[in-house]
Order: sequence, then structure tokens, then C-alpha cells
Amino acid sequence: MEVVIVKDKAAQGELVAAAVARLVGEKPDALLGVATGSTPLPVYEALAALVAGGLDVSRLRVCQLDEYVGLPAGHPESYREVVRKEVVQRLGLPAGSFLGPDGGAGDIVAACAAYERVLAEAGGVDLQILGVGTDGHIGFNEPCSSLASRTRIKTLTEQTRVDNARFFGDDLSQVPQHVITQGIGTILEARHLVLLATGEGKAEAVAATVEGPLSALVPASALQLHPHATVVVDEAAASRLKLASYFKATYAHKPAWQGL
Ligand SMILES: N[C@@H]1[C@@H](O)[C@H](O)[C@@H](COP(=O)(O)O)O[C@@H]1O
Repeated sequence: MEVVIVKDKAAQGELVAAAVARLVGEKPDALLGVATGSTPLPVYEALAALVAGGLDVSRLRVCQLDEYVGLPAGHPESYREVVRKEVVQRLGLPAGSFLGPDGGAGDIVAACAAYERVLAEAGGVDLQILGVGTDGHIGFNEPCSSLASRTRIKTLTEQTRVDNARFFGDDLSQVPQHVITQGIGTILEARHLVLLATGEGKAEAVAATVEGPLSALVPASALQLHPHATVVVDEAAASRLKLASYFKATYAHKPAWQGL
């Protein structure tokens, strides 16, 4: 696992956007997995700036990581709408370039299986952007999710619902109890995983992800199993890493041709 410690959100956004631009240069119809939440927004902003500067993303495809169950179609906080607004519209991608699970389906089990098929038929995810929950979740794989799990319905922890209530007018009762999420096994099939975290509030989750034991209790620690996982964090989120100096020295001496 590579850990890159950057000075702030803007630097984080530019670094990851550059990695996406490089991918698109090599594979114009790449499938980019996008996370929601506030952490990845600087990446989408930096990517939009590259597009405004001439980066051709006309064939880029994007896919969702997870979705709330039961929000009415078009609800502004459904992840489909969030990705449409923050990524698809911002980058000017065609609507058809966008894949996601159906959180409003009558048969959720079938919707989860269908999304697994859609991802496989699309050729798999090339680069998956991930945030991390304060409890170490990735996607909506809450603690003690199977490390081999596939896309399925999950029940949110109280902590995650409290964390996400800010998107629902701070009204906890509006935050759904259930979600669909790519499983940890599904996420691990992406060719490159890029996990982002900023701020002191994520420091513990980052330390457990990077330096803790591989454990279902910390779903993000599953990145330790992946052959190409990159963790990009600011100083505050890196503040509990024992090996922070080593990670900084390694990155400082990294050959430029390697990219992320
Ligand atoms: N399902 C999403 C995750 O994909 C995201 O990583 C997490 C952290 O969000 P934030 O980046 O806003 O802290 O929030 C939600 O739970």
C-alpha cells in the first residue's frame, strides 16, 4: 500500500485528478468508480478544471459505489443524484456513461445481483475512489462486513447515520436505515483503489486502515490485500500514522514515471 501525505484538500484533489487524467490518456473509456461524501469533492473539482483545460473525457464512464435504499426517485441526497450533479454534470459526461444500483427497486436482492452483472459486463472498475467513514467503513460496508462480500443490502450503524445527517438537514430521522453497497470483495476487484481522507476526525480510521491488523472490524483495512492501493491523506488525517516519516520519504523519492 502506498501512503501519500499531502498538505491540503486542494493538493489531494489535484494529485488524484492527475491520476485519473493519466488513466483516461491510456484508456479513454475507463470505468471510474466514484465515492460520495464531502472528501472526494476536490478531486471532482480538479478534474473539471482539467476538462476545462482540454482533457477529453467524452468516453469516460463512471459508476457508483453505494446507494441509499428507499429514497424517492430524484431525491437530492440519493447517491444517484449526487453523482449526477457532482461528477456527471460537472465533467459534462453523457448521461449514458453512468452506472449505479437501483435503490428504489422492489426487489433489492435482484437489484444488487443486477449491479454486480452490470459492473462485470462493463469490464470492471479501473480506478475506484474511496472515502472512509469514521468507523473505518468503505462504501457502506460497516464494521464486521465480510471481507469477501459482494454487492448487497446493509443496515447502517447509528454512527454513520449521525455522520450523514448533515446531508439531511441534520434530521436523523430522514437518514435511511438501509443501503446497497458494493461488497468489499467487489471493491477489491477494481484495478486501482485510491482512498482519500482529510481532517483529524479520520486519523484513527486511517491509522487502523494502514497500520492496524487486517480485520473485518475495520473494513478499509481490506486495502492491505490489494496489489495497487493508494491512500492519500492530509497531515491531520495522517497524524496517528507511526510510519508517517517513512511514507513521506518514500513519496519524495518516488520516480515521476510511476504516477500514483
Ligand atoms: N457511503 C459514504 C462513503 O462512501 C464515504 O466515504 C463516507 C465518508 O464521507 P465524508 O467523505 O463526507 O466524510 O460517507 C458515506 O458513508
